[in-house]
Amino acid sequence: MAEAVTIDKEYQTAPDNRDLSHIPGADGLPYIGKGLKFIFSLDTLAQQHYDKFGEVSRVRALNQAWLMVLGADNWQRILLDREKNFSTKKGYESSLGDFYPDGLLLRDHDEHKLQRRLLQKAFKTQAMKGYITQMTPVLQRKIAAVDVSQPCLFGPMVKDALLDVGAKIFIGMDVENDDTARLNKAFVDINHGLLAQVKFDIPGTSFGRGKRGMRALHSFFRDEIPLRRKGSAEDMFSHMCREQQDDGRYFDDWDVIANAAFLLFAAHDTTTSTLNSIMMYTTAHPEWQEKMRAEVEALAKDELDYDDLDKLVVIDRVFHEAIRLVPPAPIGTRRTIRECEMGGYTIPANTKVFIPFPFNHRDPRYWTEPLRFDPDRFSPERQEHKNHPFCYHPFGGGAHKCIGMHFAAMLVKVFMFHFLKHYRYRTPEDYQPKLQWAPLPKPTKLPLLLERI
Ligand code: HEM
Repeated sequence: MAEAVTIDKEYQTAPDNRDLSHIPGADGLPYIGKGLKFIFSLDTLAQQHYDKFGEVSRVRALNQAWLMVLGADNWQRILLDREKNFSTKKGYESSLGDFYPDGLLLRDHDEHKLQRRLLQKAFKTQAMKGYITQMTPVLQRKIAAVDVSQPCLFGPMVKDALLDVGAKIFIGMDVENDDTARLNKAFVDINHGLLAQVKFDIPGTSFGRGKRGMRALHSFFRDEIPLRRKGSAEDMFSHMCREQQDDGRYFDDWDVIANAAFLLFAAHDTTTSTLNSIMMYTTAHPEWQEKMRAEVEALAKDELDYDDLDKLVVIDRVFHEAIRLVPPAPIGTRRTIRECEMGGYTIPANTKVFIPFPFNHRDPRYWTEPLRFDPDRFSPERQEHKNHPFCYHPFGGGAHKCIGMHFAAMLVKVFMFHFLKHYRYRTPEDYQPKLQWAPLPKPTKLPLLLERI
């Protein structure tokens, strides 16, 4: 049996280690370091570090020293973390802590295990069957309403559609309702606030607007908790309100609030990014658009049932190939709890570690022609994603593995099913997609010319 590892919580208040001078690497420009490369060329930054320094190197961004770790073996060690050397909470606190305090990624070890239970019922098959029924009319309405007389900017369109899906499925709100619009705005303000470099909670700044949005969202959740506990609504938030601990007590209100807010965040931009990437690749490779449409037509149905999802094997392969090339959460972060070894180097305690997902997803040791869009690499005959347990990890792995991965696949399939039924799509002749990696990856603009079917 594995020996239990005792963890002294002092690591939670210790400052970051800023000295990685014994590890080879590149510091970049004063203050911003390699920050711009994180945003615009994360994939090449990782490759350059690998070519020059190997799998473990030092990098600076926004005055912070990071250990960049590449390679499926190293990732396996960090994500599974059998020795409890890494804190996820301290990895994400500086980026998410101001707006998503106590979200699930900001909890470690036993505390994390308990909090994850709060969410589990919301992702059981029974609940998922309810969500597909609820999301279908929302998506059908949004997709049918697209104006085809001019190029449709896909990014804003899909973001708006998924905000409405979120309001319905996550919070149980009616879509055409003033409160929904108010909550959607609060949520958008929070996510703008997350990106602010000047962090003063004062009116008129994006940080201040974000904080106001956060307070509004929290107070909405707080007021609703007693009502949801008495009711039997089937949205995710209501499931979480009714979840109980082993002794039959409900979880604390704050735990429900913190987890509900974080769930909205974790779900929204990632699925928006995924659909953007699918569109980017299937406009560049129209044969895959036709293969997906043929599959949709072969089902000969107007709406998808939960049991139909497994029949959409082509859309499934396109989904995985799009998020292999452009992982929607492209960077994972951790902080070391104690001194440990990585890639032959001694890594001091409290060192921030970052893992650029695109590197393993494009590593030629595991993938044939890794830069090529080739969904069939996920076919049962090829299964390239199984060449190493951690060469493909868009949803992470270990204790913090994405709890919403099946929901994400379902949402993408339902969206694509209805979009393909309604429209044939392409980009203007002169359109050249340009990928931006941060805050979450997406092609800039992505105008679609739509032809109604
Ligand atoms: C394609 C879409 C998505 C991708 C690529 C994605 C990716 C990820 C990744 C990589 C992590 C782990 C991060 C780490 O360990 O550092 C994660 C965690 C998480 N995701 Fe997702 N996600 C997606 C969609 C969703 C959706 C739709 C939901 C909710 C409905 C969701 C909820 C969560 C939550 C709550 C966590 C934290 C889990 C924990 O700490 O135990 N995600 N996701």
